[in-house]
Amino acid sequence: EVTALAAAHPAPAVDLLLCPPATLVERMARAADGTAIAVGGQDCHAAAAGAHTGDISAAMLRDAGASHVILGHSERRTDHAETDAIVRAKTEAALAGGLIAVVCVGETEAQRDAGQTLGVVGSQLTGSLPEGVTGATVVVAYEPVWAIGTGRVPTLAQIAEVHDFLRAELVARFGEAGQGVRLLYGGSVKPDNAADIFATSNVDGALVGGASLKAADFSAIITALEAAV
Ligand SMILES: O=C(CO)COP(=O)(O)O
Repeated sequence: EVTALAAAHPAPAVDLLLCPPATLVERMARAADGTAIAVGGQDCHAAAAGAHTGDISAAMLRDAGASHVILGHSERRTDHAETDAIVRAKTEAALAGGLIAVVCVGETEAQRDAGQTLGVVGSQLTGSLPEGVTGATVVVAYEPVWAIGTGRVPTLAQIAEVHDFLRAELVARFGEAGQGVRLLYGGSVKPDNAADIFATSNVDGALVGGASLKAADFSAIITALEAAV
């Protein structure tokens, strides 16, 4: 699939990143070597080194061929009780280890229903990002928890509201550097909704789950993004 994807997009107009489970990072990095596809992990430990059996450090990911790591995915926040402080510590470790961090934020359905969406993603953003963030080191992904793997997608107006808010928060805190931080939308992005999502205010790309598992679907989403930039 990696080879097929690389062959379909030999010179993409956008950045392509695949983040497989840890056991596949090295194999995927090998397959992607010499292509336009970058490879990342799905998590790393907050410590640069030490005795943490079962955990993976930023340096280990780098060593396996990764250039990026996803941090603070809602499943990590839920399954492993990762707080904003933990995500921030992991982000610091990733940056210190030479990885680009893809930091995720997003509200639950109950939080959205209670009108708390901007408050929740705002405090996640503030708490999860360290000082000195730039577009070269950090990418932010907005993933409403209720849209992940469900086939449900916020309205474009709802996506724009959150992305405009996140952009304003980034600029307020990091100044001009905050303009350069890419904002990805994630949650049930498919070939048939990708173009509309990519045309939405402050959406710079997507974090794709299910549709990334089929090269043809992922390829169509890449083509939609290329048409939007
Ligand atoms: O966050 C995501 C995967 O981890 C998004 O998943 P889906 O694209 O399948 O909704």
